Amino acid sequence: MNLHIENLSKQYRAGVWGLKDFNLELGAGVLGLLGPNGAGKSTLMRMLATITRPTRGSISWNGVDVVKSPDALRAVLGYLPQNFGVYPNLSALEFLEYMAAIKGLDGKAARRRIDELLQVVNLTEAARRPLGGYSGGMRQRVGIAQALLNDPQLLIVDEPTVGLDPEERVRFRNLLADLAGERIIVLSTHIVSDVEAIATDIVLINQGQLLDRAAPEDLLRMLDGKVWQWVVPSAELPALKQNFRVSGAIRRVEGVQVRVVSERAPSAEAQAIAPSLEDVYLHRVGMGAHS
Ligand SMILES: Nc1ncnc2c1ncn2[C@@H]1O[C@H](COP(=O)(O)OP(=O)(O)OP(=O)(O)O)[C@@H](O)[C@H]1O
Repeated sequence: MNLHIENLSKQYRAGVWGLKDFNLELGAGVLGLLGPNGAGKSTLMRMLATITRPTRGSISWNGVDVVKSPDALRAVLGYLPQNFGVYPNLSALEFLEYMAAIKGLDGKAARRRIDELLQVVNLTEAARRPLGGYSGGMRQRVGIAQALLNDPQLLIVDEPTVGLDPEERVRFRNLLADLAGERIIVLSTHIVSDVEAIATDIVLINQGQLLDRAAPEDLLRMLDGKVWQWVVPSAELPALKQNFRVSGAIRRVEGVQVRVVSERAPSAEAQAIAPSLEDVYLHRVGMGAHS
């Protein structure tokens, strides 16, 4: 199982690139695609899902050129797009039957698979209720169930936890973790804790380009000895933000407890602490200093 992406680029109009010269090689596992709004995550995923055509570059699936011959990949692809819409008057069961028909699954086999999937996503009891009355998390679980109908080898899920409350987010994350195994899962998000929990590999992406690709523990190692914490008077915070990359600030009775990413100790009182993936993200994507 191999997905090979080479110099992949998408230009929307003169000067506007959704993705530029992107290279990536993937085997089985969960890839967390992490980047801010507008980074190019959806553009990449839509090209992988064979919905958007690249401007240049190539994608190959087990050696087959996906742009020229998309069918080989489509047959083994599951895709949960961003803003996945549902039909409010259909029940989960009816919706999944409809999707199965579109995907060419036959009657009895389809029904067996749907029953199985409703259990996997824990919706068996709600299966006959109209989707309009479902919570956001339940809808996303229906979305993942439709993406799994054909037992895909490549499962693409675009920002699946947006708008979910913390409990639903954790539940959805656990579900994705359970689905890992002999398949490639590509999960995009701008929520660091989502990928921290389940990704075996992380790609940091910004402005259409790949910044880093590494296992979570290797990303953390990049900042070993470079994350500092201490308490400053509130009045000093704006100046500190001017001079350092502040990755966290928590109000305390005695002042503000700040977290700073810096090569050297930023203050005599600063203590080196263990880096978090959030520090790495803010450091690499460059949003920490003035946010
Ligand atoms: N259809 C389009 N036409 C023109 N520009 C587009 C189009 N789709 C995306 N873009 C631009 O391409 C860049 C990448 O967008 P993309 O949606 O891929 O990012 P993203 O990382 O998925 O962001 P988000 O988290 O907001 O969905 C952005 O600058 C965006 O404005």
